[in-house]
Amino acid sequence: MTREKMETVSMKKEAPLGWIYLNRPEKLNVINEKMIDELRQLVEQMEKDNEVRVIIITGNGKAFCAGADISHFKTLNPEGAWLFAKKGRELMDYIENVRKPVIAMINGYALGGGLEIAMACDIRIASDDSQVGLPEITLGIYPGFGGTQRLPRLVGKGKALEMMFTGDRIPSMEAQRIGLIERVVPKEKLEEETRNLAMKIASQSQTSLAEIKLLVNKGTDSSLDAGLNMESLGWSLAFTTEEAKTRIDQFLNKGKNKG
Ligand SMILES: CCCCC/C=C/C(=O)SCCNC(=O)CCNC(=O)[C@H](O)C(C)(C)COP(=O)(O)OP(=O)(O)OC[C@H]1O[C@@H](n2cnc3c(N)ncnc32)[C@H](O)[C@@H]1OP(=O)(O)O
Repeated sequence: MTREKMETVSMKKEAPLGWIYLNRPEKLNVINEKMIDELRQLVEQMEKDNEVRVIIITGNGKAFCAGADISHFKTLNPEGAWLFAKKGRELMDYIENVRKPVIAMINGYALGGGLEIAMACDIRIASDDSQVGLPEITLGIYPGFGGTQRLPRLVGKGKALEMMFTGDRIPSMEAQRIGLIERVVPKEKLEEETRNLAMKIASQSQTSLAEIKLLVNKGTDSSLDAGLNMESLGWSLAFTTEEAKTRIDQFLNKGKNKG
C-alpha cells in the first residue's frame, strides 16, 4: 500500500483501487485553487498507474466537500472568478473523461462545488446521513463548475431547476430516489460497500470499462443514431482484444473442466 499527502488532498494506493481524499477537514474540505491543482495531479497520476483500475474520491472527516471556499470569493474580481471557474470546470471535465471508472464516496455534505465533483464522477455512493445540494443561489451566485449542465442530465430539468432555484439541501435517500445518487448505505458500512463495488468493477475488462464510459458520456450528448454507430464501431474492436478472447474461451471451456 502506498500513501501520499499533499497540502489539500491525500491518496492511498491499495491496488487495484486508488483512493483520493479531499483533505481540509477543519473547513469541510472546501475547494481552493491549490485543491483543484492537487486533485487533478492525483487523478492524472492514478490514470497513468497500471495497477490502479478504479479511482475513488472521498472526503476526510465529516464531509465530502462543502463547496468552493467562500472566504476566497471576497478577493475575486470578475476575471479572477472566470479563471477560478474555468480551472474547476476543466478539472470536472478531466474526471469525467479519465479512462478509468471513478466513484464518488459521499461521506456527509456534498454541496456546491463538492456536489459538482461528485457529479463528474461515474457513480455516487453515499452514507445514509449525507446531504447534497447546490446552494450557490443563497450567496447570490450560481453553480460554476458544471452544475447547471450535469444536474439536469442526471435528474431531469424540473428537479434540477427546483434544487438550484431554492438552494435546498436534500438527504441522500431523496437524492437516490431522483437519480442523483446510485447507492445509499448505512454510514458505518460506507467504506466496505464502496470497496466491494469498486472491486467488482475492477475485476472487469479494463478496455470494456473505458469504452463503456466513453460511449455513455459521448453517446448521451449525441443523436441515438450517432451513438449506436459509435457503439458498433467500438464493439467490433473490443471483440478482437486478447482479454475478450480469453474470457470467452474461459466461459466456453468451463463445462469441460468439470469432473
Ligand atoms: C467562482 C466560481 C465558483 C464555482 C462554483 C462553486 C461554488 C460554491 O461551491 S459556493 C459554496 C457552496 N457551499 C455552501 O454554501 C455551503 C456553506 N457551508 C454551510 O452551509 C455549512 O458550513 C454546512 C451546512 C455545510 C455545515 O454546517 P456546520 O456543520 O454547522 O459546520 P460549520 O458551518 O461550522 O463549518 C465548519 C467550518 O467550515 C467552514 N466552511 C464550511 N463551508 C464553507 C465554504 N463553502 N467556504 C468556506 N468555509 C466553509 C465554516 O466557515 C467553518 O469554519 P470555522 O468557522 O473557521 O470553523
